[in-house]
Amino acid sequence: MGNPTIVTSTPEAARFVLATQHKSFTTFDYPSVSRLLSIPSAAVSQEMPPGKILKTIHDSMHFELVRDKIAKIDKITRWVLSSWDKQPFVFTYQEAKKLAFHAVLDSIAGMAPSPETMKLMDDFGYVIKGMGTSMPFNIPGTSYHMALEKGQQVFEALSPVVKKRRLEKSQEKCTLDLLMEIENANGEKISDDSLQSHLCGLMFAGFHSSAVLFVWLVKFLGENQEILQQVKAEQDTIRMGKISPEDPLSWTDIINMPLTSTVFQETLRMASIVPFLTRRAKEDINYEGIQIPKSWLVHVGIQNFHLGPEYHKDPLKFDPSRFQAPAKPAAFLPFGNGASMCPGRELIKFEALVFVHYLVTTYRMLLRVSLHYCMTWHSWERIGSEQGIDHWPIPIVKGGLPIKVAKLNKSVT
Ligand code: HEM
Repeated sequence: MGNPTIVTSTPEAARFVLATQHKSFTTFDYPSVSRLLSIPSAAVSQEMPPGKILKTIHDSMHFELVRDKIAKIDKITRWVLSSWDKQPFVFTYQEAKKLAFHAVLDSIAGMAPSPETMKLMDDFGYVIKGMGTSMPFNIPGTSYHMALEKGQQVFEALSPVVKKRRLEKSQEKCTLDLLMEIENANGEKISDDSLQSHLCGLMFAGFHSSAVLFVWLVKFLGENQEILQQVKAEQDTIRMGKISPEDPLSWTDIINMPLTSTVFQETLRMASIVPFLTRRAKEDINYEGIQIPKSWLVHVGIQNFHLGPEYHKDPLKFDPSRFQAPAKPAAFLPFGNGASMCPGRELIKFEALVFVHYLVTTYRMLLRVSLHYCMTWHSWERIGSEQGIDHWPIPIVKGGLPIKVAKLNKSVT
């Protein structure tokens, strides 16, 4: 990291560092990443207190506001899944990106899928790719250079979006609407440039991590047939309770998915999508006899305790039932802890549950057993020989998990 760093790997230390953040630690942003996201320069960011902006972002994703977005999430999920059976192979990661990007775009900017949003997604994909480079040098021909160019294009493409939204008076408030309303001590509103860069930051926060989660969900369900069948039974019951196949999922349906919710949690634990967080010490700190000098970094290893046998029995086994009883305190922190805890956690939970619902109620898939193929109701065929995990910027199944699916007779998408 180019800085003296202390590495922690226990939930207790993670809680200490993350929860006492504002007193003793600050968040640490990688300058190469901030540059890609057009994070405001000091001059721009001083126009509005950062605390006010963050509070507004957290408020905009409050549980009750997000709950009202279930119908929209439902519509986007059906749109994405509806084309799967027309594809010879479904590249799960590509499809997951489509779903994640449009769900977050709707939530933060009220934008519905269109050719413009697809272009935005493709361009933003280069930005994410540029973050994965170990050599962030702006040299033509490198992925970092391409990412900087694409990041700038995304930033500019958001300009008409912001201007249009300022003129519209939408009933359904998105994050952008709420950010537009805030004022600084002089009664001034936030500038367009600043709004555009906050949208870039939010896209980064909500897009890639969610897409990766969907891929892991498909993988873990596909590899655990018994659990998949139980999940399908839970989701079939909900679908059968609908009067028309076109009826979207509702809040009541979401709370009737206890098993699928544990699958969501177990996937977050096993995949540890944000494997570590980094903080900088604001002062000299003593933690249980360990001296952390001022300005040193602290690397909070979340994956270490998510997969630690002292915290989770048989940690490499995909076992959603472990979440039927509360996990050990602080041994499960997929969304961080303290003031910077992920405000998108409810949104992504709803997205994941809706996704699993349509996945298992729409598609019959093929399971590969050794060298033979056999048809089952609930499984899908994994194709391609790539195995393993790519680890940067966050852990993702190598090869993007190509699969093959077939539509169920009574499917709804
Ligand atoms: C699987 C999906 C996701 C995971 C694992 C995840 C995880 C996290 C974690 C660990 C943090 C804390 C970072 C820190 O303490 O430094 C965080 C922050 C954040 N997340 Fe998420 N997140 C996910 C999805 C989302 C979504 C869908 C959104 C919606 C836009 C979102 C928005 C944010 C924002 C704005 C922050 C910064 C909060 C702050 O600094 O106060 N996240 N996320």
